[in-house]
Amino acid sequence: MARNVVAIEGKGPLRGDLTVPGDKSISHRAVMFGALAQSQTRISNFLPGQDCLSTISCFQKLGVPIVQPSTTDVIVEGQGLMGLKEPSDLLDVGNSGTTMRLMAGILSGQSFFSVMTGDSSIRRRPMGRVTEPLKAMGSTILGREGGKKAPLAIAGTQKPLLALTYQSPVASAQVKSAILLAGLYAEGSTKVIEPHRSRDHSERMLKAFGAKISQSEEGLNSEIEGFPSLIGQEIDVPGDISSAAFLLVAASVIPGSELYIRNVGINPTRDGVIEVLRAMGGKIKVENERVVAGEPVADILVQASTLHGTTIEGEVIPRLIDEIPILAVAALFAQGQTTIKDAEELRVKESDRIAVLADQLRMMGAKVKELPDGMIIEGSQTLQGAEVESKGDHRIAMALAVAGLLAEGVTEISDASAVEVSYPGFFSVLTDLQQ
Ligand SMILES: O=C(O)C1=C[C@@H](OP(=O)(O)O)[C@@H](O)[C@H](O)C1
Ligand SMILES: C=C(OP(=O)(O)O)C(=O)O
Repeated sequence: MARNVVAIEGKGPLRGDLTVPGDKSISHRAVMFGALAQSQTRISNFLPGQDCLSTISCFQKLGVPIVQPSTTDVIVEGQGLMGLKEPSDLLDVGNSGTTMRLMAGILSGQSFFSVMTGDSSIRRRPMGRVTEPLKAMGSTILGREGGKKAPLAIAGTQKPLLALTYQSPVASAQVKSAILLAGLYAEGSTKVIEPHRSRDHSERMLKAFGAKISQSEEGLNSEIEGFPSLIGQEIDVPGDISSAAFLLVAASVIPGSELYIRNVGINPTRDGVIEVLRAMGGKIKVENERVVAGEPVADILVQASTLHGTTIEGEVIPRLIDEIPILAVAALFAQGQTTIKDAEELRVKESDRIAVLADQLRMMGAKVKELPDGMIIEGSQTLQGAEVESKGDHRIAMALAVAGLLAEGVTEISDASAVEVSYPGFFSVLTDLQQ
């Protein structure tokens, strides 16, 4: 990724009526499940971020015709569950953990050999959490550190996989989805049990495609039957609440701001950021709730308000895991202290988000104490513009940009193009909203 630098300076309130790009998790899944279906899938409001483009390119290498009539419209010609072809080269997932982990499940059920790799961040991230249960289902996977790190080589098998009941030690939709997708290629039913509820987009979408899949009422158990016929769908992807979160926080903390963000996904397994901002005193109205392609969607009005510190811990963590960097920034401008706990997963994302955030925010003068599983943040802080680094992590780049809007002077963020992973054009959006 280019070492480009973006300069941020606060110029007053954010005002506007806008939409955010399509949901990243849903965009990935629409391409993957579309590829495995027996007919065509048409996707609108697809996220043209680098991660989802990596998913498209991997499935093209697996012989799936995929075209993009526009950046946000995608047509996938499904090849059926057994219709993927052996790729003649490496499958490069770029920076995308979701692509690598979900594809590990799909590739485990194929009859051919494949190798996945990605950028330096993805090659540091833990893959044993998917390769171990997939091996228990009969997959042969080799990788660095005994199969725990990418590149991952998957041998393929002529036999159905073995159905598995797996008690996952982490609440992770990527782990859950990898196993459920391998379960498509197993005889009988495959079940995943989680310690806390993780996002359920795979379950909702696989059901719409015709898979036999069920979830227990509290959302902790998901179960799928092997070898269904999947039927192509039309999927209108909702706006990404994880992208909206940066604007929800910026508008909450910059005095005089008011934003109306339309068409945002508010799936209850993803809406922790709204819950926490409201608990901190945020003024957030959720309007026009509706269901689009099996996902709850709404329009959101956010107005500036005085926030106060809070504790973020326990079951809400997986429901706002990607929003913690920006919630940490909200905490800097809230009255009193904020504690974030139970979030050790942040250490194995695109960067070690706890260490990187604490270091970079301190460069701006913030008082942040690192904990093994979170951080303690002092509120009511005056930040100074500084030279900070995203470390190639899109969510860190965007969180630092919002902090920069409230700092005195100019904040220069290096490796700023990382935002293209999940929110193409993010910096122009911020500039436009300040006019
Ligand atoms: O399934 C998904 O689409 C995702 C699940 C989460 O990761 P984990 O499953 O590792 O918690 C999240 O952090 C990631 O951005 C997307
Ligand atoms: C963790 C993230 O994504 P992934 O795991 O797909 O790389 C993220 O988008 O914040």
